[in-house]
Amino acid sequence: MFKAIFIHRVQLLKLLCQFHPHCSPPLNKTTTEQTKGQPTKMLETTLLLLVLVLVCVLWYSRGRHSYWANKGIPSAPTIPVFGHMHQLFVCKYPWEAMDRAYKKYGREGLFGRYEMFNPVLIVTDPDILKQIMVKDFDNFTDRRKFGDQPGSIMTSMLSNMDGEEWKTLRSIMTPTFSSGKMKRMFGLVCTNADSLVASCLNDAQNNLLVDMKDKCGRFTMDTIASCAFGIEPNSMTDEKPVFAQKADNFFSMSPYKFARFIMMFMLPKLFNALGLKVDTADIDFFRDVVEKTIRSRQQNDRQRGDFLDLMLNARETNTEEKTTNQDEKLSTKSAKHVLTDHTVLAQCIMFLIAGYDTTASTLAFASQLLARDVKVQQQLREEIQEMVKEEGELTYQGVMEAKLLDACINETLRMYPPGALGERKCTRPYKVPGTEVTLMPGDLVQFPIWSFHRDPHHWTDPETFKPQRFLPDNKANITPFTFMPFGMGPRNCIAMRFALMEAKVALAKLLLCVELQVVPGNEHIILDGNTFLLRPKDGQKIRVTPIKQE
Ligand code: HEM
Repeated sequence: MFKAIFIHRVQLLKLLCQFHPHCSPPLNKTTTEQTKGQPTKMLETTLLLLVLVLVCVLWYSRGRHSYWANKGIPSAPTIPVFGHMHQLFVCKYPWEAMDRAYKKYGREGLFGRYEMFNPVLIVTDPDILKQIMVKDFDNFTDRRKFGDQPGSIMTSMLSNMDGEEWKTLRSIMTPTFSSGKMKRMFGLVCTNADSLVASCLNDAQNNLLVDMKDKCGRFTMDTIASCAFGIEPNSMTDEKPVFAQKADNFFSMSPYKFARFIMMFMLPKLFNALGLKVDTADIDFFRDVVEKTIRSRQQNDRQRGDFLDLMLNARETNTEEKTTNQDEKLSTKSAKHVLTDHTVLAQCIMFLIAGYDTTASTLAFASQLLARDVKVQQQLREEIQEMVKEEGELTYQGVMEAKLLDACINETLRMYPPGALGERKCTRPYKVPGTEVTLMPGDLVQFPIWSFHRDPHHWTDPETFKPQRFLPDNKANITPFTFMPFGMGPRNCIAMRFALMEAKVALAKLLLCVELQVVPGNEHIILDGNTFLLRPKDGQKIRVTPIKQE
């Protein structure tokens, strides 16, 4: 093969020389005759070149795709270059190929996959997962960047940050959802949930089916906007709720957007080389909104104690630290992690977007599951009615302590976890416990949330909605690290408590006022296959009927 490469290189050199002004011989009769045979020669050389490139790529691909076999880790057969990535285009859902591999190799504890040439380790042993996500977290603080364009909003979001920078920002943002702050937000969440119920009742009066994904999307947008920024988008009453629509656009994927997304995620260098931008027009919309809100907050000088205040105050502290330190003897940590206007902006936009889809889908799935299970729906209603009877109204404590309500939301998240797959990036050499595998910095580790949640080895009858598995008496039967809709460890979902409170309040308020019913022909939950997030395809239509108040 090397001989072939060498011969080919000589021919290529000759070909190039013919086009180079200093190498080309003067054009005379003899050379004109000589060039007559050149097109065939050129074609031959081009073909040779192509064959050569192909051979090299196949050779390289074969080497890369033996990475796991060389370490004794099983892996499904690959196809050259693509590894397992072609499956994304042939499977109905992006997580389906992973799930098939999980069913085949899941019991091994670890298996390998290839994203083109990139090896990825899939962890299916809950004990190893615990080790990676919690005990040895310092070796896995990062995840892959979702778009890597310095200066862009997407790249500056907390979810995309690495190492120390992530740690500092996360600790600044964490108090947003402290118990005290959550209690203060409870009233706002209730007000927005009342609007959700009123809107559903209005549809019921007009004999309309209710698209729960659309309704709950409006609710979650209004809730996060009012709780975190004091903005009131009024999505529930607006015919064209622009905030919710922009956020929905961000998550809805045409085949083109899906392909673009995959390139941004898996081939960021190519994505950047093609001049594509990670920040879409929807991001620009939110940028304008947040910039205006920050300006107005600064002009009015009024504190609400919300997420925006938290970010602005943290920035002030950092700026002061920076300017008062004349001799530049700032600790590298604080100097490196100064919150800029741009970073603040990026976190605000992230909250508006992240706060929208996941909770809205959860509520839409829960409504459909409860509409199908009339018995559980009635039991849940009775639990909430009892609570209201005792306390006089829906209270923060009551909602957070309601056992069946908690179980129903958890079971919904088990069956339909909005994030189907989790990921960490290795940051220091790491020997996987109990194996001979050593991961190197940059290696990716994934945990298949969807597959864990549907594994009959961990859950009896996993395809059936059985909230009782999450009731206190049964919780001990759940194997740790097999249920993780919000991820796990120090880098789990920062807003988990808020999202749960929001979903519980909305569901409780709905069940107090309406009965959820399945629409004939719409019994099944159809998932959108064009996105990595689990969301109902074309909304989730149900019928609601007002409950006669005693
Ligand atoms: C039912 C609702 C939600 C679900 C199921 C969910 C799920 C997740 C998951 C699986 C992760 C990755 C965790 C990991 O890698 O271990 C995550 C991260 C994150 N979520 Fe959520 N989420 C929800 C709601 C929200 C809301 C309402 C917000 C914001 C208001 C939010 C903001 C974030 C952020 C900022 C991160 C990145 C955290 C970091 O990298 O430090 N999420 N979420």
